[in-house]
Amino acid sequence: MPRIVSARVIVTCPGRNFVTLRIECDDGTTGVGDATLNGRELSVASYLADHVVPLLIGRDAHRIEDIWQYLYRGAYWRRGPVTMTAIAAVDMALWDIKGKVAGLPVYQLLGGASREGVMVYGHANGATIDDTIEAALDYQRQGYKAIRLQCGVPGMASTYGVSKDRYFYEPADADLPSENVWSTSKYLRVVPELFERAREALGWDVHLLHDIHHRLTPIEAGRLGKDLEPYRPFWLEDATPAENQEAFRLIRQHTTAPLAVGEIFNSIWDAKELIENQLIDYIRATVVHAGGITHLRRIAALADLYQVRTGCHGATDLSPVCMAAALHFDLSVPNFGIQEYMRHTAETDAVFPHAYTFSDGMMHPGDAPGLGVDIDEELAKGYEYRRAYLPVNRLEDGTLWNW
Ligand SMILES: O=C(O)C(=O)C[C@H](O)[C@H](O)CO
Ligand SMILES: [Mg+2]
Repeated sequence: MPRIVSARVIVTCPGRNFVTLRIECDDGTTGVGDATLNGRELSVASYLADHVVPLLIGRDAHRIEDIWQYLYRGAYWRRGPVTMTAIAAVDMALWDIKGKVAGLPVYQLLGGASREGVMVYGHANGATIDDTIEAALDYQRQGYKAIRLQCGVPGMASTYGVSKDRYFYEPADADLPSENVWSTSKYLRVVPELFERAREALGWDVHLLHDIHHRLTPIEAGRLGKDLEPYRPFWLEDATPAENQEAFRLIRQHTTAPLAVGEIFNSIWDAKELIENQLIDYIRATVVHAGGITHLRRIAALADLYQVRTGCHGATDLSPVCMAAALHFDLSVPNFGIQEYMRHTAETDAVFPHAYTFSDGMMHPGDAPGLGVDIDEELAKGYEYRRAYLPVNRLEDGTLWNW
């Protein structure tokens, strides 16, 4: 059995910050885990280096569940994004090791492939509806079967999801948080037009998604859902903040638009009521922020009982290590729905060589033993950490709002 002899945290910034854990065993096997928490990266790096690494040394790397429980229950202070991201990094690295020792890709250890490939959605965004449609047509030409649409709101300088670059969306863009302005009434006017125009241009054979990014009240979300129903959205994401899970009942009462939520969830408890009451259709919790493959499987198993499907978060702040882990999970989990895929830059891809592939709108984790991803530590050293915050959002009168 492989014993853990060392573990180290690698912080690097190949275009954006990433925190990675590498665990090494006495038989020479190593495993990697993503520990990136956008805008709060160093807190997880410290949690791991100062509080978790000493607990790992000497342990049997095969005992993934026991180590998970040890770190979760043993901390006493349960849950929370920092703790759960740190545990996720350990969990991913241990699955990577188990796969390498077995000589199998991780999805085989999770029960094998439940499908031929993983349907992903790409991000079409633009300052105007025309620009967004043009970007969406481009994704369609590349074979994407599902496309998220976000466009600028007339009269507002910046809008969530609309980047300067068509392909690389990077919200954590400043040394101190940028300030965005938000108007719900202006936004609610533009989105139905975007979807109407998108259906005219793209047809009906492509799934269309939209991210509200926690900005509406439940009744406003209900209204938007109704307005979008004729265009058959695949989902509306993060319609309203989900701390109050009951809020989703109000949205449900008013629209049949499918609802997705959970990219900021870090445990099954964040999603329990939403799932058990069938208030959502897709759960967006992902490997890195929700306690790793071990805990995400538990969330998915609960969701499966209630016909809620998975739709893992996959923005660029989730490193290729998380992307690989997500794809192994997606390929194997029975109630898979869709996977978000925001391409990383060439710099990032070079630091994290990986086996996963994209073809015709579908991804596959590859068949390399373990997760099939690594970090080139020499290359990583060349990219020093740069503090980068996510923006904040204010209403037009200056009131702080949800970003
Ligand atoms: O990808 C999405 O759906 C997002 O909402 C992206 C988030 O804003 C981003 O990952 C925050 O770090
Ligand atoms: Mg989102």
